[in-house]
Amino acid sequence: MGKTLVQKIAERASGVKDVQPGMIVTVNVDIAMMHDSTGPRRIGKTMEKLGRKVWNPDKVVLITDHFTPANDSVEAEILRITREFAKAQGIKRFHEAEGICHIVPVEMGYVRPGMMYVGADSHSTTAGAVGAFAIAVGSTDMLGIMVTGQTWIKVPETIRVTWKGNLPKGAMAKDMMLALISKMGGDGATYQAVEYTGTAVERLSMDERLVLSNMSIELGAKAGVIAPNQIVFDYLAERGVTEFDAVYADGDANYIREVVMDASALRPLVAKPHAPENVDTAKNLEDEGVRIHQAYIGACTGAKFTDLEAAAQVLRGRHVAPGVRLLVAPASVRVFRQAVEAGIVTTLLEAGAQFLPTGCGACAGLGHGILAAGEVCISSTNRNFPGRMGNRQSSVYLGSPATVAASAVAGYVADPATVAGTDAIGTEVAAVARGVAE
Ligand SMILES: CC(C)[C@H](C(=O)O)[C@@H](O)C(=O)O
Ligand code: SF4
Repeated sequence: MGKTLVQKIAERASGVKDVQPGMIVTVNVDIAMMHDSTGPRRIGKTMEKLGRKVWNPDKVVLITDHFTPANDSVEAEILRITREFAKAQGIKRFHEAEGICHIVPVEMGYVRPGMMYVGADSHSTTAGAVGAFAIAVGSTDMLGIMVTGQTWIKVPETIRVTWKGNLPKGAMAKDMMLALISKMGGDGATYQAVEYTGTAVERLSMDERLVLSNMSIELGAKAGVIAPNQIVFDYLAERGVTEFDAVYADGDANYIREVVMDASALRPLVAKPHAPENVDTAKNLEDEGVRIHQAYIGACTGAKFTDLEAAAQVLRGRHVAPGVRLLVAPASVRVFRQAVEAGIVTTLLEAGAQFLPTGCGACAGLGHGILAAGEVCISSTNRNFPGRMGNRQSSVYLGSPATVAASAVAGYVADPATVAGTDAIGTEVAAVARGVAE
């Protein structure tokens, strides 16, 4: 019987022959990522007590994103601890306020196909988009990894999700994931790996692939992987990365479940409060007239270059509705710079957007952009649990950046086609989303 992508990486990383789902193996970690919230402030003291150093500082990536820039003295202290840890441990891949922890390792070319990647953050599955076996661990496990360079995993079964057809105009990877989460449920892939395949996936840009892997955790998945193709290789080559060992599932690999989705039937979707699986079409909600106070374009899943570009397609020549705040927190400084160079920042500013510092921001109720009681926000982020954006009495709807932008203009949850016309946004957004020129 053939093997799945994650089975093969687990085999390589553990050195165990014939790794099967359900087996517990010890793997050597290729990259361990921590951030300001889960990293040094939680494990630094214990490492000091044990008198232990990081096993290999070159394999550690440390990011500040959750608490930067600091809002109060507690956060400032956490940032100081993080900075000092990086220095004391000789961690060169320390990125302070340069972007969100799931974006920076990809855009820096640290994470490569075939790698065993471990991150101390639930959305660490994001790195699966380059063909790595990327999993999330808690701080205690990360402490063990920091000291030994190893961790244990129970090798997951794999669900294959095939997206046939092509994304229609205006639909994005976020809509693909909302459709899938709605179909499978928030626990639909608990402790299983999801392998995404099919024509719609193969054509996705790197930015859009990241959304599939990122939001796999909203299915409860252990990992969300995509076999790397030329789009990924080109992305890596642009970063000078040409050496890696890409891994592919065998043709006769054993999948625990097959899910087939039709991309061409996809319409812009929105997750209603208070769960990503609570999905309806943007059009249905538009007909209901759900008024919004805030529109938020941010987070690891929804503020990459492609996301800002999609928002700009909708917002060009339009303005945010009176009484609505449109907040934009780019996913990284690099994204921000690219958006400046492409004129996207000007477009968004002219439409009435307010820019926030790069980082996690209001996504998890930490930075600027927290909601008041009774307020409604539509957001390009990945979670809308009660209180997620800082107030348990607020409501958060999730949509693609195109849907968020359209809603900001309308003043209520809206389908991008209604606001900008299918053709106006369609071709360009769809081409961007597909990652290839038409
Ligand atoms: C704060 C951090 C531990 C958390 C996570 O692990 O996911 C956050 O990034 C989130 O998105 O909820
Ligand atoms: S942007 Fe949001 S989802 Fe992503 S790592 Fe930060 S808090 Fe978590």
